[in-house]
Amino acid sequence: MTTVLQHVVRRSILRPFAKSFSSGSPLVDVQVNDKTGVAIVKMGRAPVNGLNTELLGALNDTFDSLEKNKATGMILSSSIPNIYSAGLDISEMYNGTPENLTKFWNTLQSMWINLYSTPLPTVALINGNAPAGGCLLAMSCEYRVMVGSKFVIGLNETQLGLFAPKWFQDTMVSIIGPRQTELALTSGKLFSAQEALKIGLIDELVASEEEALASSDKFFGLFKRIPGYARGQTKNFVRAEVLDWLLKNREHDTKVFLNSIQLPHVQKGLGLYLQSLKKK
Ligand SMILES: CC/C=C\C/C=C\C/C=C\CC/C=C/CC(=O)SCCNC(=O)CCNC(=O)[C@H](O)C(C)(C)COP(=O)(O)OP(=O)(O)OC[C@H]1O[C@@H](n2cnc3c(N)ncnc32)[C@H](O)[C@@H]1OP(=O)(O)O
Repeated sequence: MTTVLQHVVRRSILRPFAKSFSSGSPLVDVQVNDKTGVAIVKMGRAPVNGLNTELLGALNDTFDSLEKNKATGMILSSSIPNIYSAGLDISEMYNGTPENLTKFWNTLQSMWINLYSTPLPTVALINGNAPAGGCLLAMSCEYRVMVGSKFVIGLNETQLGLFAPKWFQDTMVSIIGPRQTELALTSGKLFSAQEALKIGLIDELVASEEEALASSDKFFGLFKRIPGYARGQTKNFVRAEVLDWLLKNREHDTKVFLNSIQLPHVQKGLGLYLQSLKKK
């Protein structure tokens, strides 16, 4: 079922790229530069861009529409100060019915497949904390620019008594390699901006959003003279192994998620974690 918000997002980004515009959606704001065709997609689900089914669906629709409308590139960012995304919305995973959990997980899978495999050049403009699913979003883009040195990024799932699914892990391996991924994931490490830069989890650390946009322009500029098809196919080949695993194992992955997340001790842990976040 299409929600009103998703409809607004879809309708807005179907408008021609004559002008930059905002979708007016509180969840996903899209502005397309009419000169370059680059879209800035900003997540805006208060308070922390928790990735619930609705936001994941809105992102998925946005990625689809940008491709259909021949955007030339995408910058994925946030409109919430100091927050990129707090990752998966824990309330969706706590006490969810099997039907809702399945829908949530399948929407996450679809969004990731779309983002990871888009032929568009993609930049994550990380203007806030990016734990867990927030880190996944950033890692799925081709280039990562963090704004300001006070934020953290990483897959901290083990700290919550969870584990990062294989495709989350493989995405990180493809960026920082198996050794560093194992060290980071087994300890649930959240990297400071400096640490992330040193290890290659982010590509640039800049002081302002203006600088980050300039870095993004420079990145997109790399492809000015490269035929889109050649670029897209190359990206496909480089990403094929990580992507193919999920494409071939979606049902299995969903079962693993459902079985693990519904374990009584996992649910208890999630409940306590949610409480601890609310008590802060
Ligand atoms: C044996 C193994 C068993 C099981 C394995 C099970 C499954 C395996 C398969 C899948 C694994 C599932 C994968 C999960 C990936 C994830 O993404 S999990 C989410 C992890 N995220 C985090 O740990 C981040 C938690 N949040 C924070 O650290 C901070 O909130 C943050 C730094 C982002 C922002 O800080 P701040 O600005 O100070 O805000 P607050 O902390 O005050 O938060 C404001 C309100 O937002 C609520 N909130 C925060 N994060 C979340 C969240 N992820 N989901 C839902 N709600 C969140 C917080 O409670 C506050 O709510 P309030 O306003 O008080 O009501």
